[in-house]
Amino acid sequence: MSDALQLEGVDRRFGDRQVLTDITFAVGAGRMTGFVGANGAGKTTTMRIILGVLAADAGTVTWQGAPLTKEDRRRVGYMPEERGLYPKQSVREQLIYLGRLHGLGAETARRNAADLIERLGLGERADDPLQQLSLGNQQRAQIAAALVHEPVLLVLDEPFSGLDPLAVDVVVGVLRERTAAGVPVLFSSHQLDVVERLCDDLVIIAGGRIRATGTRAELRASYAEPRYELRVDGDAGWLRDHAGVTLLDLDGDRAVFDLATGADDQAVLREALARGPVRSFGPVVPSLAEIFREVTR
Ligand SMILES: Nc1ncnc2c1ncn2[C@@H]1O[C@H](COP(=O)(O)OP(=O)(O)OP(=O)(O)O)[C@@H](O)[C@H]1O
Repeated sequence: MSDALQLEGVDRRFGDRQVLTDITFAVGAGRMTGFVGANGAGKTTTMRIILGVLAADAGTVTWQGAPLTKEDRRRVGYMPEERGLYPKQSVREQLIYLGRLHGLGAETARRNAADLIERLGLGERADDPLQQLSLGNQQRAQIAAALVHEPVLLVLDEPFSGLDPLAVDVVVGVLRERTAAGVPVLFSSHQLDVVERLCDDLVIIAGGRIRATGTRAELRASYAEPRYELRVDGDAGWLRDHAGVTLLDLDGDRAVFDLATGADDQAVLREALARGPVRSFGPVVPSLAEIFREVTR
């Protein structure tokens, strides 16, 4: 993976409060990277430092191996936590204006604005003042604003908050077009189910420190114990007495359990079959929510 954006040893304090400590992670070209953490973990502060809105006390932010310059930052698509569009102006006018501000020609700005309006399903409302749009549509407009100038890097603070599942899919479709073209996307979220579905890579932050980074599969492999799920006809309570089994969850005919190292999962299956029909048996993949709980504990 070629790392397009790299943070190395970034620290930041507010007064005597250390808010970020040794923040180090990378966002690869064409990777959708979810930046996950609880409220106050330090996501917004980190993103502001990437954008240069806020200075780091220590550490570096590099883009393609060189310190991120003011000129590079003009080519970043940023969706700030404090959404930045004018309530009284129409979506289309603002998108064209922002495109022009970032150096696009008039025709390109108009075309990009029209494309995004269409792709994000804002067609019918594009010429209404932003404040007359529903909150979900305002959010789509904010996303369009981050994309209109053909950014080479996207940094999005909670882009999916307030969107219904259908709108999430629409926005993801648009972002996926950008990652397919090699654009790295860093987005923050505390909606773990959304992150789990969408991102290629994950960066987990808690208390201003990075707790884990990697692909979804890597995190699953390194942070969660292997466990099994068994579904049978009848009661699975007998598992309690099976050698090497630690029962984690039993709900009548469904059980989730850990197996001691060296214990034979097929022996469990054989015993289950000897007792009656087995409906399903296999390792269960831990959810991101479980991993998140584990690494931020
Ligand atoms: N300008 C500031 N002055 C003082 N403290 C601040 C400032 N900005 C952020 N903080 C503190 O830094 C910590 C990290 O905040 P930050 O907004 O980066 O977290 P976050 O992960 O984005 O949280 P959320 O999901 O709630 O937006 C918090 O404790 C916050 O109160």
